[in-house]
Amino acid sequence: MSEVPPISGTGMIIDGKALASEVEAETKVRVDELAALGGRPGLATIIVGDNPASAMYVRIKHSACDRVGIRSENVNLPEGAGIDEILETIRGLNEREDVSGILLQLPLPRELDPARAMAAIDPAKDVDGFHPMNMGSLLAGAEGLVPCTPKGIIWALERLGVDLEGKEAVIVGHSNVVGKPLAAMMLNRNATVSVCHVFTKDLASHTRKAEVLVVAAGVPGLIRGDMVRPGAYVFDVGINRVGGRTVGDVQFDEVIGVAAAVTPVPGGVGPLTVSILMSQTAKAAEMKMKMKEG
Ligand SMILES: Nc1nc2c(c(=O)[nH]1)N[C@@H](CN(C=O)c1ccc(C(=O)N[C@@H](CCC(=O)O)C(=O)O)cc1)CN2
Repeated sequence: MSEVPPISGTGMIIDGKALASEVEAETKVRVDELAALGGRPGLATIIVGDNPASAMYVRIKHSACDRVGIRSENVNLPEGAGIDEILETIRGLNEREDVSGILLQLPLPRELDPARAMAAIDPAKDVDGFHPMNMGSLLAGAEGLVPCTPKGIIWALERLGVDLEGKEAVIVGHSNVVGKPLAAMMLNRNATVSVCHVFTKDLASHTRKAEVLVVAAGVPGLIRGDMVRPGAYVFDVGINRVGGRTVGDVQFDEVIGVAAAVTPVPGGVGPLTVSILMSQTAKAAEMKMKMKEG
């Protein structure tokens, strides 16, 4: 298992792969325990259409399942699949004893309503934490199954010894996948949270205040060095293809000289997200086993 060095001074690269290995190692122990009790976790993923990025992310998730001992399968629905076909697939997976987690890969083709599909997943199998019941619990301060990227960022902050209480946290991007649930998780830990988005005026005036800055805007290189507070912890959630390369939303070369620590792209938040998905799939299986035990 790789060790993550403690923070000292500025310019630390947060090694998402090393952190993910730690989460996976912890998860594997739990999965082995569940398997020994006859309840090996199973993850079912659903992809609709033929988005190559989605296919790649789902492949990455299945490889992680193999590493930690989670049984996994994928259902690939055709590009033209309607909402009824998706709902029927989800209902079938909801019923299955050997499926502890269900994940509908996003984005869906434009004409389909992701909220309707997410709401059909059994909340106890909702390993992405997007079901309205799980989102509601998160807002109310009870973190059961929660969205994986925000959870990965919180986990990394804890692992790095950063206490969010009283900290200025700024999130750029207000999506349901990252910005909104992360804001709730940070509020649950008593940070002062600002959420910026495409309509925010003078973005830099907000980002310069941030002791913890999370950028999930989908705009390559949006955050420049002069937009970052010295000593900040910066998490780059962006994954953008530019000229055949994968780059984030943060100008890494500039920000690394200002911040205490920055996640790279690739090799930062992405691997963490996947490792948390493994942990949540184990959690769903543990919850089910507890229910059975009464
Ligand atoms: N149902 C969901 N859909 C989507 C989610 C999600 O959490 N649940 N998040 C994103 C995509 N995503 C997970 O699905 C994801 C993105 C990136 C990575 C990753 O490991 N990326 C690598 C780089 C790979 C590359 O070169 O592009 C890295 O950052 O090192 C994993 C998962 C949208 N959809």
